[in-house]
Amino acid sequence: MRPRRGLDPGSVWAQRLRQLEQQLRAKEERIVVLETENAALHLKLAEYQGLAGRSTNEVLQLYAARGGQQKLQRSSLVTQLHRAIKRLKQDLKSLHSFALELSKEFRRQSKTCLYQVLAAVQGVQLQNEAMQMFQIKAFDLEQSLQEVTERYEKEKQKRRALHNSLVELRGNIRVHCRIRPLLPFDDAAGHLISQDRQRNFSEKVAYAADDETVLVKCNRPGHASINKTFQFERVYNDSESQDAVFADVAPLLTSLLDGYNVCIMAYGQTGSGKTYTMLGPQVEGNFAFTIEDESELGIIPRATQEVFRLISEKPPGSYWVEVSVVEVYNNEIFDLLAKDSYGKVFSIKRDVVTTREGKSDVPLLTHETVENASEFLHLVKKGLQLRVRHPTLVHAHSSRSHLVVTLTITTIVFGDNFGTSWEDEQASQRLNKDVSCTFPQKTRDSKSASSSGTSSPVQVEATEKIKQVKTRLQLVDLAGSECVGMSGVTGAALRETSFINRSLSALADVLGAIAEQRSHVPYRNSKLTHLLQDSVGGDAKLLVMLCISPGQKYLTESMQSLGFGTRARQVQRGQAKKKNFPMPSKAK
Ligand SMILES: Nc1ncnc2c1ncn2[C@@H]1O[C@H](COP(=O)(O)OP(=O)(O)OP(=O)(O)O)[C@@H](O)[C@H]1O
Repeated sequence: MRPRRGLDPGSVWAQRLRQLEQQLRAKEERIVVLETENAALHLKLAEYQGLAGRSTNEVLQLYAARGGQQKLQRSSLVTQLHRAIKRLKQDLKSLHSFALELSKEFRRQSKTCLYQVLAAVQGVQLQNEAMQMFQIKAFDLEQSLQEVTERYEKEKQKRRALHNSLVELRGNIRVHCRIRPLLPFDDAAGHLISQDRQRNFSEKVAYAADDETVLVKCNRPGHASINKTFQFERVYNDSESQDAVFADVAPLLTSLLDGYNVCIMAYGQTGSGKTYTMLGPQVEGNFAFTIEDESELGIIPRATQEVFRLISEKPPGSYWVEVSVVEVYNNEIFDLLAKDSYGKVFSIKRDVVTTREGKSDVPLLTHETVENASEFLHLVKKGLQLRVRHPTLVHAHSSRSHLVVTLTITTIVFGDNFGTSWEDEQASQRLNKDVSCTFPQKTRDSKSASSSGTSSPVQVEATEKIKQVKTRLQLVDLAGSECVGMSGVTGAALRETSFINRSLSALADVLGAIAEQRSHVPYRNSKLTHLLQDSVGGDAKLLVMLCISPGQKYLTESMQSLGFGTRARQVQRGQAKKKNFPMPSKAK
């Protein structure tokens, strides 16, 4: 350091020295303080070190104490574990022995099962062998059954043919029986029937046991149930179609063209299916007769079609067909094809008379000539619109009259070998009187046989012997017999019912008299029997189509109808008489 100008250098240096001395003293004091602090810190350090030493010992002691405790705990755990293990071992042991037992049992049972399975397998094998043997036997049996069935069918056909021949020879009335299905209205009961009887009403009690046997379960309240059987030429079950019914009727139509009179008559209680069988189903009380629904057509439309088919196979012009439609209502005969002066069809009363030859005849009855089945159906439909029908509790469209549709077939026969029946004679006389050598052209509204003509003119030599032979197909839909209580009719309908029942019992009386070969047959007791006299008692082939309602409700009426059919079968009228025809085909 250099002294500044004007100042004494010695004092500067002295000052400087003092300053330094002061600084030195301060430093020394500071050192002393620091040394003191240092000593104090040392002391504290020593103190803390002592403390740390003690703490370490304590920690060590604590560690040592904890280790002991843990040891203790571990040893008690070990003991517990030991115990548990011991128990487990015991359990294991018992499980093991149980498992051993089980496996032993299992093996024992498996063995038993195995034996059983083996036995079953052997059994099955034996059964299979037996089954195979049975199958072979069954096959053999089936074959023999088929052979027997075929033989049976052949024998049955032979028997039927023989039976038919016998029926022909004895002039028996053939009886076919049709059991209709149960229908919804069978559930409804007449109002006079007690409630507890209504329950079983719809139960079916009449069955076709086979195609010749009717089985009726007669379980009347308070009586033991009895099964009764009735045999007929043919029995139709409730599923048999109109086709099946007609198939058995068709051969009679061949007979018709071969020269036999034929009558097919439906008999049964109200609602049993007579009109359905004879005409077909009614739609709201009208007959459809539509050819589109041919499967439902009844015997009358089918028979007409068949007659015209058979005629179409004959020489043209040699046959012509007339139709008459009458109803017997309240014991009066009504002509349903009569026309008023305007040509409108209306019902007119006619009478039935017995001719000198003992035949029945309805004078002035309208006979319309028809050329085909459609014309015939058109006329019948018109006539049916006039037929009396009323609803009853049993049947909504019940016919209250007997309907008789007659087809008269006139055949022109040339030759010497003529028969001498009354109809033939009359026809012949008419022909010889009216036309000596030419048959007149058919007129549309020709009435009665006297004004009928051939469908085409036939020229014949005046010298040649000509004869008309008439055969008649009568198709009868009888009114239904009925129990007044069940049909619930009153007033005029009750009167109708009593006429219906009386005429049907007159029919039964007539059959009874013929069956017993009584000298007097009471044909004239009713207009119905008088009208049908020639068919029922004469030489016609007569088929009664018995119609049966299958329900319990109609049991009494069904039994009555079956009784009627059985009695009818017993009637022997002598062989049906055939009109003289030049070239007969085989009669059925
Ligand atoms: N075989 C059948 N299959 C189906 N329905 C049938 C059969 N027979 C009858 N019916 C039905 O039963 C009802 C009564 O039949 P239908 O009119 O022919 O009785 P009915 O004996 O002529 O009675 P009624 O004497 O009172 O005139 C009709 O509705 C008819 O369609």
